[in-house]
Amino acid sequence: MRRLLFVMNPISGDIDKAELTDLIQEVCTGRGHVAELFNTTGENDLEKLREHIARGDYDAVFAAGGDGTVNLVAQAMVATELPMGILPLGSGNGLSKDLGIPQEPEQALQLVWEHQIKPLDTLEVGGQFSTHLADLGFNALIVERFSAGDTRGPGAYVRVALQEYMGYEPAHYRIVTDQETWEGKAFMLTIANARTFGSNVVINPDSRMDDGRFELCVIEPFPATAAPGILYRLYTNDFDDSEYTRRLRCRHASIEVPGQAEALVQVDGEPLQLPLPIRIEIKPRSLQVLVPPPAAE
Ligand SMILES: Nc1ncnc2c1ncn2[C@@H]1O[C@H](COP(=O)(O)OP(=O)(O)OP(=O)(O)O)[C@@H](O)[C@H]1O
Repeated sequence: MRRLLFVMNPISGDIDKAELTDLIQEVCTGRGHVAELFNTTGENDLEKLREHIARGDYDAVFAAGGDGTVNLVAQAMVATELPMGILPLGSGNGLSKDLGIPQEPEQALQLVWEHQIKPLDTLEVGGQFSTHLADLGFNALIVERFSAGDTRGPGAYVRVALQEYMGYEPAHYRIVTDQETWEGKAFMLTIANARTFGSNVVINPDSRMDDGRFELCVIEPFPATAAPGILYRLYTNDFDDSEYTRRLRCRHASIEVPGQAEALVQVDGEPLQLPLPIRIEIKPRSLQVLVPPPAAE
């Protein structure tokens, strides 16, 4: 891996980007690599990045940013055979946590010379690219509230979640997969390629990101008295141990909300309005990622 591209989001995280850029250059040059930088602008980044990668003759491309930057870089890489590395700089960094990548950017930089390449499945959710987790319902609403305001951090999430929970009306969903049909009300419905949210909530325990399948994780409406128990299970890897949860494992699926033409969906941390029904397809092993070697995991 000689030529490396680092795709950096200048506005993500609290870290000093000039210092990090210097560190990347110093570390890469010292080890005989050539490091180039691509700064995102927030405008047409996918198109520009695809063209840049096609011209560049790179051996690997690193996403240096939050979940949105990881999604962008992954999307630009799926059609290539190039591996993607991650330097986590966002607030959640969901995919990098799921892959066991160190959360300190300086440590994650070791992936340049110490790594294994792992193939990952990716998803298409209503035509949107997703590597990690997407959902409809309560969490999508909170993510939208967050992106509309300037609140940040776990404390703010809990505050907003409590406010919204009071008047929240769960929608009725109809899910048809290649395996089964499920219909009913759901508090939230997560479309999961991965296991864990950036908040460390384990929504999809014991799942693999390279098995050609994904999971639909349903939390049904529950009385307020059941909330602490559900929350506890979400942090202790016990999603299935509740009478209000169920998971559907499948290769493709379609989600309808009877009587509704569109729905709010969060896809890898970005809130979007998507037309219904939402079709979900998996692209098995379509993305190569750099993860720590087995001994370092
Ligand atoms: N130069 C830029 N100026 C303004 N917005 C940008 C720029 N570059 C990227 N963006 C926007 O930043 C968002 C992605 O941010 P990213 O997820 O990387 O960081 P974050 O939001 O701080 O992290 P997290 O998602 O973990 O909270 C996208 O909406 C993208 O359009």
